[in-house]
Amino acid sequence: MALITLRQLLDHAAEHDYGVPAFNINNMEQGLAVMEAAASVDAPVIIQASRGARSYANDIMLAKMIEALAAIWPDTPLVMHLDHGNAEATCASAIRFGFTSVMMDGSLKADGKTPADYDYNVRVTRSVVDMAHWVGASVEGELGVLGSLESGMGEKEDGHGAEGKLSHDQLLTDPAQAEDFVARTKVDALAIAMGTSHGAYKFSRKPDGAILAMKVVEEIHRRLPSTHLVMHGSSSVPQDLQDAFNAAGGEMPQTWGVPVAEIQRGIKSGVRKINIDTDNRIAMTAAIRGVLGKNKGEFDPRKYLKPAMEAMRAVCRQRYEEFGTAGQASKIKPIPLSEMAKRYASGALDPQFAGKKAAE
Ligand SMILES: O=C(CO)COP(=O)(O)O
Ligand SMILES: O=C[C@H](O)COP(=O)(O)O
Ligand SMILES: [Zn+2]
Ligand SMILES: [Zn+2]
Repeated sequence: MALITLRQLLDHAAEHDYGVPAFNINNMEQGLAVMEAAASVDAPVIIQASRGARSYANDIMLAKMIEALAAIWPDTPLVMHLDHGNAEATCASAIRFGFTSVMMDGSLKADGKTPADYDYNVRVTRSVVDMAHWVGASVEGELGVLGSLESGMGEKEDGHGAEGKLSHDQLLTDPAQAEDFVARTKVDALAIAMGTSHGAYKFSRKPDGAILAMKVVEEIHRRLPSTHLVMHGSSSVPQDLQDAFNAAGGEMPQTWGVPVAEIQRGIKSGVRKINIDTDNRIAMTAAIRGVLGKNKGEFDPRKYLKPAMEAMRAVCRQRYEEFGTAGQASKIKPIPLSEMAKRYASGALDPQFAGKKAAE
C-alpha cells in the first residue's frame, strides 16, 4: 500500500528537479489508465477528483477504487487529491474518505464562481491547513483567479470558475502577496494564476509571454524558492489530438493549449504539480468516436473503452516522460500520514523563506 501525501511527493520532486502531472479521474477506466502508464515508466502518481467527479462516481466508490489501485500497484507511490475544494467542509469530507491531500480553492467563494477577497482566502485556507495537518494530509491553496489574459474572461466552462470579466490584477498572482499568503496559511503547495484556464479553449493562437505569463511564475519562485507551485489548466491540447478528434467525426475548432516546453520552463522555476484533465478527455473521446464511427453496430462498451484507456495511457505516459517524473517512483520511501502529522506539529514542515533562511 503506497498511498502518500502530496507534500512528501512534491518535496521529493523539488529535491530532484522534476514535475508531477496531476490527472483528473471520474471512473475506473481513467484510474487504470493513469496507473498503468505510471507503472510502465516507474513514475509516482497524483490522481485528483473534483467535486463533479465525487458526485458522478460517489465518494465510497472513489475511496474503494483508490484502495484497489494502491493494492494492484503496491510499488507506485500514489497521492489522492481533492481538486478545487470550494469550502472547508468539502475538504474535511474528502479527508474522511481517504484523500491524502486537498485543494482549498479560496480564490473563489464557496459558490465556485464569485472571486473572493484576500482576507477570505487566507482565512478559509488557513482553517483547512490546520485541520488537514493535524492528520498529516496536505493542502494546496490558490491565489489569483484563473482566466484568459486575451479576453479577460473567467472560465466557467467546467462548472467551477469565475463568472464574467476579470481585471489584469485578478488574473495574475501578485508575487508579494504570494509571499504573505504562504506565510499566513502555511500551504504545502500554491496554485497561481498566469493566463491558463480550464478546458480546450485556452488561447486563440500559440501563446507568447503576453497571454501566458511564465515571468510571473519565475518571479514568485524567486521570492518563494521553497514553495511548490501548481499550474492549473495545463493541458497542452496538442495538434495531433485535435486532428484525431476531428478525424473521428468530432467538431473542435482550432485552439491552443499550454505548450509542454513552457511547462518544462515552469518546472525549472518551482512548478511541481501540473494539472491535466482536458488532454485525456479529448484522447479518450476521440478513440471512442473512432470505434463507434467505424462500427455502427458495436454495443459492447469494452470495445470502445479499451481503446479509450489506451489513448489516455499514451497521454499520461508521455507527460511522465516530458516532466521528468519517469524513473522516480522507486526512489520514494512512503511516509505514513501519522508521521507527517508529527512533522507538521513539530514545525519541521513550516514554510521556508529565502531571506529568513540566509539571516538565521
Ligand atoms: O486544472 C485542471 C484541473 O484542476 C485541468 O486543466 P485542463 O482543463 O487544462 O486539463
Ligand atoms: O477543474 C477542472 C477539472 O478539469 C475538473 O473538471 P470537472 O469539475 O468537470 O470534473
Ligand atoms: Zn480556482
Ligand atoms: Zn484546476
